[in-house]
Amino acid sequence: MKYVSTRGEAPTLGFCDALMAGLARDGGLYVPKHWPTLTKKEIRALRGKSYQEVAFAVLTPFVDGEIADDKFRTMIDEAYATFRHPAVTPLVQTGPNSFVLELFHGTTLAFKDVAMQLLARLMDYVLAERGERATIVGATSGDTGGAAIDAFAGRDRTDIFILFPEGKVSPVQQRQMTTSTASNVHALAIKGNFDDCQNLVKEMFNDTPFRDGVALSGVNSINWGRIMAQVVYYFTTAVALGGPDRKISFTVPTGNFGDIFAGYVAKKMGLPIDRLVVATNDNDILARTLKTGRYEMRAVKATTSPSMDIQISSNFERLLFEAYDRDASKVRLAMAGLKQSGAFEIEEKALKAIKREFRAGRATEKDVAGTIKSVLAETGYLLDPHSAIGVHVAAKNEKPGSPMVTLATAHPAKFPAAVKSASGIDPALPTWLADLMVREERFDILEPELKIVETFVNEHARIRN
Ligand SMILES: Cc1ncc(COP(=O)(O)O)c(C=O)c1O
Ligand SMILES: N[C@@H](CCOP(=O)(O)O)C(=O)O
Repeated sequence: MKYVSTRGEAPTLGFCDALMAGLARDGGLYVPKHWPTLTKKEIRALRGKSYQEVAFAVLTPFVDGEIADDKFRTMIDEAYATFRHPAVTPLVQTGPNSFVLELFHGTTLAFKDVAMQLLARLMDYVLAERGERATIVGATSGDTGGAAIDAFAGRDRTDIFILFPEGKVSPVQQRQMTTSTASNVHALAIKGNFDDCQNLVKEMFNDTPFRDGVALSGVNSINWGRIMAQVVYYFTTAVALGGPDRKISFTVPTGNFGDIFAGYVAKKMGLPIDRLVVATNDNDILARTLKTGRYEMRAVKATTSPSMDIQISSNFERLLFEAYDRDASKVRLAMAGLKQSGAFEIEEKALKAIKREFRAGRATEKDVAGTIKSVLAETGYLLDPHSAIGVHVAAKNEKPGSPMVTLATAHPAKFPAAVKSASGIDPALPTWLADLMVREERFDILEPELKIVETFVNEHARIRN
């Protein structure tokens, strides 16, 4: 399996190189050259298998023999042994045809752990094989950062630098990033918003001397390895609900478009998915784009679902590439428009292709609080604000007789203030995080300027080529 850039001007790479590259050298995102497929018979054979077994079956075509099967199996087993639920991502029924897929049983209580625990092991393995080290940078609106720090802490082949927007993440999220005692971890509070952090990360990748000088790698969902690992739970869920002999719909709380793009990949691989529904908060750029065909940035609004306070939705580029039948020149044009004027138009044919695959809806702050309250009253189930967005939008997109699964992307205890205000319940952190709020914090505050961040990374990274 080879990987190509969405902008068509970077070298085509194999799995391990695409994994270590993070962002392609032309600023694009890597995607597989073709989608591997599983037959209905092969999908049916996944029924009753463990999460780990399904992961191996679904992910092997992407790795394509670049890592020996036994080594890859061990990585999968170790990654998912960190989860506190035997099913890894359990499914909870909340209505006759409504389900919540709990993706928050990992160490940092968000869906990011699912991919990050595997990604860290894959990267470590590749670096060890090659006798190399890497400098990892990541931007976070709250959850990616904690998950990445947890997964990479103490690994001596990597130094990790996580950029988070100062004052714009929840106190629990902040402490998951700032209380690590590992010397290879650097939490950086950036005076800006998530989009500023993400732009800085992309600019570091586009600065070739810097990129090569510190052997830069990335762990955001711009890295194909992140998307790939998230494809697995669409398969485990669908087969648990009667797939592939029945179509399942999914609603996904969406920000950077990584999680829902993984659903699209599952569909491309042959999983019968009915509706794929994008659920946004007040930062509804994706819902507006699907309606109007114009991707147009607006000022970011702070909401009770801070992890989704995003305007530049990185993985939408992967979808554009698909919708334009993989014509990279059209993607380059759109991305140049975005850079220049903060907007681009999607051609009619491509928009139609996108609308055939996706629906979208938005939840206001009032909807979020109302959903947390009503779901608790009706079912006894406590949602976090991000998952509540999904449940609110899912309800408007359900089809009678057809299962609708909402991805529950975070544990309510990560956002106690919003959850308490909506439900009256103060959700407790699990025992392993019980002392989180009294642990000592360690982080640096930086201006959102490329040179300042690069200087910091250069001074602290233990690699210099
Ligand atoms: C809790 C939570 N829900 C949803 C999202 C959105 O996921 P994606 O960026 O993959 O669209 C994020 C962050 O991205 C998140 O942290
Ligand atoms: N919501 C994310 C934003 C970054 O998304 P990623 O999936 O591209 O890493 C976060 O919590 O940091």
